[in-house]
Amino acid sequence: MATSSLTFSTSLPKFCRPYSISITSPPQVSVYSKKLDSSISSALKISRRRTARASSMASSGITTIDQNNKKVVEVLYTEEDLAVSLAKYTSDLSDKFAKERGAFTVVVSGGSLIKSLRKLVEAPYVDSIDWSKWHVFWVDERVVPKDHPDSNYKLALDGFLSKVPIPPGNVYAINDALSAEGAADAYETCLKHLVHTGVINLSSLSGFPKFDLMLVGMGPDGHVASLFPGHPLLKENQKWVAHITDSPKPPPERITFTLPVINSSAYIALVVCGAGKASVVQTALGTNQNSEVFSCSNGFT
Ligand SMILES: O=C(O)[C@H](O)[C@@H](O)[C@H](O)[C@H](O)COP(=O)(O)O
Repeated sequence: MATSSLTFSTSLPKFCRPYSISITSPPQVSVYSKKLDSSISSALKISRRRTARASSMASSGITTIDQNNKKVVEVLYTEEDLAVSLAKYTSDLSDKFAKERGAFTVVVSGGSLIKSLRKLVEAPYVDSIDWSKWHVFWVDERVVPKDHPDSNYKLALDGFLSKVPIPPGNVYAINDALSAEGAADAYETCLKHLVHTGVINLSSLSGFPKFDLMLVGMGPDGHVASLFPGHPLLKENQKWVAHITDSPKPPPERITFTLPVINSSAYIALVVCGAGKASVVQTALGTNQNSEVFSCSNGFT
């Protein structure tokens, strides 16, 4: 049976109907966008300025762009196509930021995203990307030792980071010797230091850090990072990094970027694959206005 992949890169509600039609089982969804904002009532809105390169991400599938050329939803038919598209998208942005500012700050999640990044460690990307410019962060992390099977750091290290020459000092794992609260505070302190030194930009609009690219997955319940549907943490608007000790998805103790930080990013790719996420994508795209149950719906603008 054919699979489909969705790539969203901008405001989505207007596109939801055609995409919901396109998503047959087992759908594979990937979303590329530029920002996630926090307007609680809106359906999943990925506001990302569309670049010329974004339009060419899909090797096969459907691409829809809004009239302002800012929002892109891409539907890809296989996970392989998604991985190819994601590699090109990421590589293009790497080139852009490396040239423009001499650094490329990339945030990753855990989950299936890491597998979908596999094309980056293959030709031509592995040899063409200037890995020395990369600085890697986690949008969320489980509070476990870094060599624990649940560690998002270990997942990324094994599947991606160990295969590319990113300077070890540019990989920002959490301090796994601390409590969840302590690790969140320490990570925020680290981010503030990197803003001070110019590695991470600061958004003049929001006052929150402005990462160059955020690569995030979405759970079948619509969560992004460790921001879960209905959880009070969705409303956090002061902290850059928060902790959670009652995560519905195990393990319960995690740290997570807050929505304002996610939404302040320059570019965001929301990468969603699998039949089990078809309905949440449909809701996030706006067909179901009762979207408050989804954290992605609460946060993406
Ligand atoms: O720490 C985590 O649990 C992950 O960062 C989590 O936010 C993940 O990205 C989503 O649950 C999607 O995961 P899948 O793509 O594996 O469904």
